[in-house]
Amino acid sequence: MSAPLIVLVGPMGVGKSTVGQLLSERLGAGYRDTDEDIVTAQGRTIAEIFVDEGEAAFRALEKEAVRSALAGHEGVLALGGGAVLDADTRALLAGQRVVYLSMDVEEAVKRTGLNAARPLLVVNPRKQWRELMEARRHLYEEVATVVVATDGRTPEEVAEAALDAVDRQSARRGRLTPHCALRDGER
Ligand SMILES: Nc1ncnc2c1ncn2[C@@H]1O[C@H](COP(=O)(O)OP(=O)(O)O)[C@@H](O)[C@H]1O
Ligand SMILES: O=C(O)C1=C[C@@H](OP(=O)(O)O)[C@@H](O)[C@H](O)C1
Ligand SMILES: [Mg+2]
Repeated sequence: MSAPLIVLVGPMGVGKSTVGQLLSERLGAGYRDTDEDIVTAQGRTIAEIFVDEGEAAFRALEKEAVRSALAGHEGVLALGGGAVLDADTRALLAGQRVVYLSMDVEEAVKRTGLNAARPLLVVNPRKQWRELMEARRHLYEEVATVVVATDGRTPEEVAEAALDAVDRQSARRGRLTPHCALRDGER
């Protein structure tokens, strides 16, 4: 069974989609984003799905989108920030190369702002983001094989740091991947 080269997890606005695309270019590999898969399949935006059917329905779609992408995608895979809430998804992530992109709350507010595309942050982004992180931080840490801090780093610098971290980890485990001569924060 195929598996992604790298799976990106972390909170909304940390840069999973941005950095994921950069990583795929750097690695010469494909890029996939489960939020995009859901929007394409549904023909609706994430915000519309939340409004039409509620968060639980979105989570069910997300769970299936992640399962399918983990089974069939060999490049870089960015997950939505809440994908790790699902225990089955976390179990599927075990054994994968999972990079947790982290940031502090002030950086999060700068990056996401009052952004209607992220329905979970529309009312009071700072407070909502803090609460989400309190509930989720341990889940990101649970599934991650490396953690890369993104504060004060450009997306290019984050991508470079992620490659360095994954590379070091792979070398330590004696299984370097060919064209990703994979080279902060491993666990
Ligand atoms: N390292 C970074 N520094 C500054 N802004 C960033 C960085 N990474 C991403 N961004 C910006 O933050 C916003 C959210 O990025 P995105 O990749 O959509 O995050 P996610 O997929 O994790 O929600 C975008 O406007 C993006 O351009
Ligand atoms: O953290 C979350 O619960 C969500 C994160 C979003 O993806 P990004 O993390 O890519 O913004 C998107 O899946 C949805 O708005 C819910
Ligand atoms: Mg995203």
